[in-house]
Amino acid sequence: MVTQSLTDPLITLQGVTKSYRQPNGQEVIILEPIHLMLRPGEIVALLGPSGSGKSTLMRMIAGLIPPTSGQVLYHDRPLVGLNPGVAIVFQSFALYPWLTVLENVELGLKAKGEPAAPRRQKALKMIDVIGLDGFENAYPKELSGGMRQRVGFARALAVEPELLCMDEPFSALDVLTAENLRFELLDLWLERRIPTRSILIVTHGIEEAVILADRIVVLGRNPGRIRADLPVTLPHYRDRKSPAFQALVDQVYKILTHPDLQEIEPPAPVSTPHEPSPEPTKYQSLPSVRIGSIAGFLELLEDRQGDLYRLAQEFLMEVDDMLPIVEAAQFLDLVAVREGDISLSSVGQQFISSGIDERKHIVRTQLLAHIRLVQQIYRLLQAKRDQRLPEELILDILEPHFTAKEAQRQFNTAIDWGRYAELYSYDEPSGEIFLEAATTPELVVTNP
Ligand SMILES: Nc1ncnc2c1ncn2[C@@H]1O[C@H](COP(=O)(O)OP(=O)(O)OP(=O)(O)O)[C@@H](O)[C@H]1O
Repeated sequence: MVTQSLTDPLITLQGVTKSYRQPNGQEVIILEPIHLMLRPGEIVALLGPSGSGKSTLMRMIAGLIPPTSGQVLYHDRPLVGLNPGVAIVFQSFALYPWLTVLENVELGLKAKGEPAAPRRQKALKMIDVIGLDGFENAYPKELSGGMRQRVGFARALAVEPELLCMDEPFSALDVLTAENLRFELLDLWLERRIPTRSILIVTHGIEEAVILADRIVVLGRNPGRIRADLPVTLPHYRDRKSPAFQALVDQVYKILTHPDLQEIEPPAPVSTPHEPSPEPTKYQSLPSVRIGSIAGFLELLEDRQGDLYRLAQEFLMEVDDMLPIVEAAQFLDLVAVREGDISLSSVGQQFISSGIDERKHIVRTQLLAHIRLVQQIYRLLQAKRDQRLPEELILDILEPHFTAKEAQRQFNTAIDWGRYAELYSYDEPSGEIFLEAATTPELVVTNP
């Protein structure tokens, strides 16, 4: 029998990459080479903006999808197929509506070939541990969201996974239910009442990560990569109001709101040859945010400035809702973010004190100065005799750099922003972009 020391890694990612081939044959890189170790005894939070590859990374660890290159090791052995040591809790609960709670919890054990009697016994024990006692014969539709997710937890834990993977497990629940369940899970983990040696949680919530995790791994996007690997040494249970807690939340905020910031404490590479990094993409990844919401956000900032984290709390906004707006405003140089503090730039000040025409003019100038895709569309339109472009041309230009879905999103954003600024228009039925006759601003290109 192989004896495992406590510090031997459960999972090792050695230069793991993921790319997908587009229908047009082009390859889009989702994750750059990732080096990461998960050890027994730790809760690791994977945090990052939408599309940074958090779920993809988790699915590769679980063996649900293979890496494009590099290796996933489980107890130092290359993983082939499904990872036998992993169970997953999904955001959407993923329960079978026609099965009872007990039958749903038994499912994972059944898939592992566990005979009926011990299967039932293990499922009932986990139902008890997870607080579902008395609901064994209920059907999912008879349960609240929180109770349904308990079934998700019980089903994953019943197979006694070495690594419990959770993909945004609390985000479909209301705030109070999520908080209760989070702390109950933490209780179970700290009291060692659940048979799992390590937990990996994918989340958008900075506070959730700081409350639960022993390590926070921050991913960046386009392509996905590890930007920071931060240890959390605060003792449990953590006080959200303590200066140390707030300082860590601020630090993570700072990393997330500065996509260009250099990697912080990059993880130690694992000793295997790995592929050279792919060329950096030349397009910014534009957040799907309308100019109207940037304008509304800037107006909110007029009388306030300061800590992003506290502003989000004041506006009752989720991180994932606020960060794209901040990012878009940063791209347009309308705000400045330093050390987690946000303030209006001089252009932002001018924007909020202007009327609609002047605002359009400001956005036009900022787009042409800073946004590569808008510059390109505008330049191509000017170069055409009929000043019209088919959308396919822009999508084809984008698709080597983004997935087809993301390319479409980037296109939609660039159209939306350009339309607001009256730089160009878009005719949906024909799929044509065309120059607004009246506008011929100077194209001032600075490096984005
Ligand atoms: N099967 C697939 N084919 C093509 N592209 C894919 C596929 N699966 C994921 N992607 C793309 O990979 C990128 C990363 O997706 P992933 O779901 O891992 O990100 P994420 O960080 O978990 O995002 P979110 O926070 O929004 O869930 C996205 O751009 C997504 O569109």
